[in-house]
Amino acid sequence: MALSRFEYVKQFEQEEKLLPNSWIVVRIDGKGFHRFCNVHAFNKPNDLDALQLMNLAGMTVMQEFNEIAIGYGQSDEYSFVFRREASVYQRRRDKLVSYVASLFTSAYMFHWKRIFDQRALAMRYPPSFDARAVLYPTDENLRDYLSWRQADVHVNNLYNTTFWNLVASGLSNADAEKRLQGTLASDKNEILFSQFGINYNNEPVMYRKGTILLPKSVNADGKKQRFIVPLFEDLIGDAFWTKHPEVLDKKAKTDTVYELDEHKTQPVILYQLEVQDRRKAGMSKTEPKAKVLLEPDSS
Ligand SMILES: Nc1nc2c(ncn2[C@@H]2O[C@H](COP(=O)(O)OP(=O)(O)OP(=O)(O)O)[C@@H](O)[C@H]2O)c(=O)[nH]1
Ligand SMILES: [Mg+2]
Ligand SMILES: [Mg+2]
Repeated sequence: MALSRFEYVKQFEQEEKLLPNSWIVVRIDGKGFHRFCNVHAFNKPNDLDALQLMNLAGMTVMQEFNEIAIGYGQSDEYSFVFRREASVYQRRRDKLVSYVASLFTSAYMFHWKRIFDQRALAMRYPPSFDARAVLYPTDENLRDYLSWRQADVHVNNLYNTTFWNLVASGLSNADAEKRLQGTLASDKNEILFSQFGINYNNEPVMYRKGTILLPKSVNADGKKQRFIVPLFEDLIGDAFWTKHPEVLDKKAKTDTVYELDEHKTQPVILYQLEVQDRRKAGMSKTEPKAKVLLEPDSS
């Protein structure tokens, strides 16, 4: 049968291209994660393993696209910032957004077991993530976007930390909520300090600031290699942008070489897991670490 009779339907497909020369932020967010976290009994308000799993999934996305300048994750969301000049899929919106969401989701499933094995925590139902692409025309817009997300985690985490401490001290959820109604940040800091002896600034930095992912040079196995490195820093102030100029300007020089064991547990966790897996499988330590390297080494 002639194909041409049906081929006209192809014209119904609309292809939206993302505006050239603007930053593309693809943000994924867990669907109904309030419920998902409850069903899986994640620790409240922060579950270290669950957040690590988000970070691993984020790293997997970063490894797949070399045009991502920076990744930023907190709670059940991750933002991936594609460079202004990124030509990924000729900037086709549907293709990019759906691929990032599906890769993130499958990576979340893929890494689940290795993270939650020691807790014997089985996945009870499949998680899903939505995704959107937002364009930011100026560097300032982009910085403000990332600042907005980091301010968001600060506000939520301060509230949640105070709320769950009140509940742990015997208040009902409703009473804790009432107690916090209309309070300012300073009031919450004060409650934490005077009632629970907690200095909020000493709470784990990943909970307070979220996780930044950047491609960096790392000393590993006696040579410099490219890794996706998790950083826990303030990105609202100028210091971050001076310290990591390559985020906004691809050509900017950065000679900082990170050490593999600089941050014992967080970073490059995937690398360590890969090494463990290879040992278990009786493979040599020099097997290519393709999962972790931006440019898989050829050894
Ligand atoms: N216990 C626990 N819950 C978490 C953690 N991180 C995120 N969450 C939950 O995930 C929710 C994320 O918020 P939202 O994305 O606004 O809400 P959602 O339920 O995912 O709903 P939609 O995104 O609209 O589908 C939080 O409100 C928490 O309930 C965690 O580390 N521990
Ligand atoms: Mg969500
Ligand atoms: Mg969310």
